[in-house]
Amino acid sequence: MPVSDIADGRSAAAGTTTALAYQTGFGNEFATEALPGALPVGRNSPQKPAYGLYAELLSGTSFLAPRALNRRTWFYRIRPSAKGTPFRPYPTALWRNGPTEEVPVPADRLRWNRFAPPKAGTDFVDGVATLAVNGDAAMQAGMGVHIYRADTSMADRFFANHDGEMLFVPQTGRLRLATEMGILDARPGEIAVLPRGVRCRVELPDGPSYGYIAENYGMHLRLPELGPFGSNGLANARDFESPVAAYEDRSGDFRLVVKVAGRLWECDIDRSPLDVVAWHGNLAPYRYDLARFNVMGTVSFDHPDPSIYTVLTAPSDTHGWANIDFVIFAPRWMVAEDTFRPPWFHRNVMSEFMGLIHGQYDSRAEGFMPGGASLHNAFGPHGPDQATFQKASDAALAPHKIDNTLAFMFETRYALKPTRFAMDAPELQADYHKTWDGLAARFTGKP
Ligand SMILES: O=C(O)Cc1cc(O)ccc1O
Ligand SMILES: [Fe+2]
Repeated sequence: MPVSDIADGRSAAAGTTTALAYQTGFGNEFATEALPGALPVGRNSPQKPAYGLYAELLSGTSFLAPRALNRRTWFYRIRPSAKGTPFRPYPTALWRNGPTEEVPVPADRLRWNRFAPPKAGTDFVDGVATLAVNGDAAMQAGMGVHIYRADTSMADRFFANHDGEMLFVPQTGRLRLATEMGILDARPGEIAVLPRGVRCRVELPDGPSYGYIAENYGMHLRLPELGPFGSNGLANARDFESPVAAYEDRSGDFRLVVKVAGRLWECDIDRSPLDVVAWHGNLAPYRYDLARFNVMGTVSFDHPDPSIYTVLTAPSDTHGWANIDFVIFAPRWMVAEDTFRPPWFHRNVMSEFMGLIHGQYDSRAEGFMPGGASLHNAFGPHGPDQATFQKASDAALAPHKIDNTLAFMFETRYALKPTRFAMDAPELQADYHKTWDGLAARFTGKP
């Protein structure tokens, strides 16, 4: 896609939207060129690449990672990324990184209202606020849980996160990620993933955007195994979309902000780093429409474990214990017989961060609002609130559709440490524990 189309794509507000083009498939070996013949044939690094482009390799895994896991992409770009100037510290504002323990990790279950809007003129970089962290980015384990609140597109600056892959979950407003690999959009109900280290500009074609981010310090997010489900189901590989090459040849006075070991750094850059004319490889940003998730569930009895709702998983070094599971609670039929249908009361060794995109989550009758959040750290007891418990205990068990709702969970094996921002926020609900207050003993002493 040449630069004129990019400009059209950006003028959505003016009503002249050019549909962005995508290539499909999760982790495919993509090949895309914005100018004919820009991609070398049969080799990666010819002596003189076409159009006078520079060849550059971006590794997403170690060189020796097994073939099935190996991720890398070859860029053919106008200027090599190596051309640059020294960095200076940039205020990290509300970004935090693992390991950080600003406040003692509370033993309490935590819940927040939707966070207040940013101050006017906030772009994505300045609009990120970390709610919780675990692990250690430098050790490539753990995650950051953030919200972002932005009302201004990035214009003359670019961003790259060297610490982690970023999973964007927009709740309000469209996000446009103009990246080195091309441009992709994510609306509420869709997600986007930006690989670690990829340079981008975050734009807001529909105005302010608010949402959640899982920053993954560990191994790449991937599709979960399907096990006995067989060869289809959950998130199907063909529904993931990656952008096509789209370059800008812009010289000027720009800034590049990078996140390195938890801190932001800024340097001057004399051109747009989005100058990749062609690329091939399997390391690429992607997006996915959560409405395409093929929800599985019981057709007999009992409430299954929520692992059946896993869209993407980032494993840790221990099989089965994810660094991050991204799980969604999407519209679905409930048909279980002789069953308490909502989630059970539970105490989970894994830590659960939840957010709500829209509607109402079936396990919480009150207080969990779109744009809000909850954190049930390891072993924090939780489950249906009193109103939900009562309703589900008395419900006639006809088939029932849970509809018009989309909640999600970042589930992680490592306890999440809330930040000072999260604990001092006026949005923190002081009386969350009271949602279970009315669950009195019902013991009768008789069967
Ligand atoms: O706590 C929650 O609401 C998330 C959740 C949902 C579910 O269906 C089973 C377990 C679980 O932790
Ligand atoms: Fe839970």
